[in-house]
Amino acid sequence: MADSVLSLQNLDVGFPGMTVVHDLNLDVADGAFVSLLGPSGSGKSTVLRTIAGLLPALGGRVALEGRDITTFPPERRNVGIVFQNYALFPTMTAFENIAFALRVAKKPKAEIEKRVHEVAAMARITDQLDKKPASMSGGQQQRVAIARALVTGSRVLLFDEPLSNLDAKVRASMRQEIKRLQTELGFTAIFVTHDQEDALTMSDVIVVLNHGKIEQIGDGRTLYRKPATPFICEFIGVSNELAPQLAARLLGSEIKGRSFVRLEDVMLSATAGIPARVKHVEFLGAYSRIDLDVEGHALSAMLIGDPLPDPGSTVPLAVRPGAAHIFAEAIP
Ligand SMILES: Nc1ncnc2c1ncn2[C@@H]1O[C@H](COP(=O)(O)OP(=O)(O)OP(=O)(O)O)[C@@H](O)[C@H]1O
Repeated sequence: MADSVLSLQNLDVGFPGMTVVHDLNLDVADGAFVSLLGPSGSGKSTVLRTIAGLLPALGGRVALEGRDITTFPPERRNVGIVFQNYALFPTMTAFENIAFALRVAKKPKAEIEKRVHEVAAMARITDQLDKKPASMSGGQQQRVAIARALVTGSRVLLFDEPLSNLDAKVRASMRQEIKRLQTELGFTAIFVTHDQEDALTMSDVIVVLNHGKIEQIGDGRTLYRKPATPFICEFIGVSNELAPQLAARLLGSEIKGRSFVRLEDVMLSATAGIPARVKHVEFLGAYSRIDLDVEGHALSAMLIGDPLPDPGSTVPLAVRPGAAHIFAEAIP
């Protein structure tokens, strides 16, 4: 593991009289892609804005490359920010957008020219420098926003939900583009999102926040396969929560606590399955969602390919062995 470039130590973030996230500890390796993932209001943006210095920390420390920057103003922190919808200045050309922070810092003209051309070449937008944002594609605008964030020499880039207003297809290609630039240019990324696909597709590490607390930190596969809490199990992927009687029937023994089964782990042609009535079949192209009634309990399954069961028919249902996620906490 590379050395930690950014370190949050016992960090409390929030607003006067209101702590949003308490006692956050996180070490980010140099060159890592880290997502802060969580539902609306979980505190992701507040953490990001505190790292950027746009909000003062309420307690604890922020360290960048070993240096305590907790009380530094934003312009002295050497972190770049890519905002929601990129927030490019519409009346300025790409060149002027990228040069903005250097101009504010009153750098000499020749240095600004040189530096803007360097980062534009890295982001492969040299041919776009004279254009204004409105005449660039979304992908080109994103590259300008990343070049603007890198121009002052920042090696850590903070992304504040940059993809939030894009449709699914464009979003997928923008993700690939961000990931490609991050890998090629080697910067460290802290990416705020409420979208699990953003986090799963791009991140080395995902930090899941809920109600101001870290629920779990891990790579996408670990979060998906070994969720630490019921919240993670329901937030990442799609799961059925099994009622206690159904859990006992399907899992073969009485379960103390809460149990979940992912839709793809519900099998509908098991040799020794429990009869389940097919209520509804939803064809979604690559897969189909089947809603079932099992001894009075609702359960859903996901099937890839054909044949699909007919609504009203009865199918033998079982849970893939070992696939249930069981949490020994009280049922709410
Ligand atoms: N300026 C503010 N003053 C007081 N409270 C705020 C302020 N901005 C946000 N909050 C509160 O802080 C909490 C966390 O908000 P935050 O924006 O960090 O959440 P988030 O996880 O980024 O959500 P979203 O995805 O909706 O932006 C919320 O309860 C919110 O109401």
